[in-house]
Amino acid sequence: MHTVEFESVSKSFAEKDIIEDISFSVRSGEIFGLLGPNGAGKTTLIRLLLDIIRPDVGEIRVFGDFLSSAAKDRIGYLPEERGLYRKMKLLEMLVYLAQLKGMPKKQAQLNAESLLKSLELYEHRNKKVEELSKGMQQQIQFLSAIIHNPELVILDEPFSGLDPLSTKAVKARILELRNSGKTVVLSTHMMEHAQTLCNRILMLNKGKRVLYGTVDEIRREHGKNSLIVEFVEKEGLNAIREISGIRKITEYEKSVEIFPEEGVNTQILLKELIHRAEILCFEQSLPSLNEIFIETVESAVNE
Ligand SMILES: Nc1ncnc2c1ncn2[C@@H]1O[C@H](COP(=O)(O)OP(=O)(O)OP(=O)(O)O)[C@@H](O)[C@H]1O
Repeated sequence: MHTVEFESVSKSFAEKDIIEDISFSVRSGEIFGLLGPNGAGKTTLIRLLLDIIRPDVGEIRVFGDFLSSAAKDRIGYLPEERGLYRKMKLLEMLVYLAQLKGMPKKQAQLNAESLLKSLELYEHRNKKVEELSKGMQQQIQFLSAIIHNPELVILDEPFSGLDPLSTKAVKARILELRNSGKTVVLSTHMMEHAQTLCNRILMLNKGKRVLYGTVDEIRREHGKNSLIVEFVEKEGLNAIREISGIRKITEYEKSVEIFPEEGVNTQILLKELIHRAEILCFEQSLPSLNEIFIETVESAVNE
């Protein structure tokens, strides 16, 4: 089941193409990352998804249909430009926001209390928003997006302005959302968060789709496809020479990096090695999402 589907969507502003022929889908119950450098079009894509702006070309379906106003209540949105009711008290404001989205007051009250406790903000519940630190306001903004228990949660840069502890707490809540069956769309510059949180990602550059798929697939595809092996005994090295399909070997002090020939699977090489020598540890060398991001965006600049 797909919660969001974009089919060949394009959008331009003042005759400048901002989103170009973008297709992707977000599966129900996954955390989906929208990644890309500044100005790539991530926020524009989110605004299209939420029907704040309309595409010039293409089709967008949310919950399997065009987004109706009733369906909008099933969505929680943390916008990039933040805004809270600064004079309202925390608990009061969260209850009010949940009621606006159709949640009964009693349930809204229970939800708000439990969410405030989960981010250790409960003791501040009767403070006005403006009396809180910037980081706390950020967290409250996050809670405002999920207070009405939405099925689809859209978070535009949820970690900006958060210290490492608050980041960890918000990350844990995002994982809980997924574990309870919600769908999350997350736009972020922070690749290490995308790598640990997201099931699948779409990477945009200048409005175009440059990467799309599961984080694991993308990392494997961009890997050098090498295997780092440490043998129990140095003689283990001799085992490598008995195996075919190896293009290059680089010896380090304690380990060797083995580069297979084109089309040879590192897993097969590993099986062959295990038959011939005792292996202390091995590691398939994979690039981080951050390295892939930089490489992909830089190679597009040089094109
Ligand atoms: N309403 C608008 N009118 C004209 N241009 C716009 C409008 N909205 C966005 N743009 C342009 O579209 C491009 C993409 O902007 P967008 O905010 O979607 O990028 P982003 O990937 O979210 O960037 P960032 O990471 O910096 O927030 C930018 O060049 C921006 O100037």
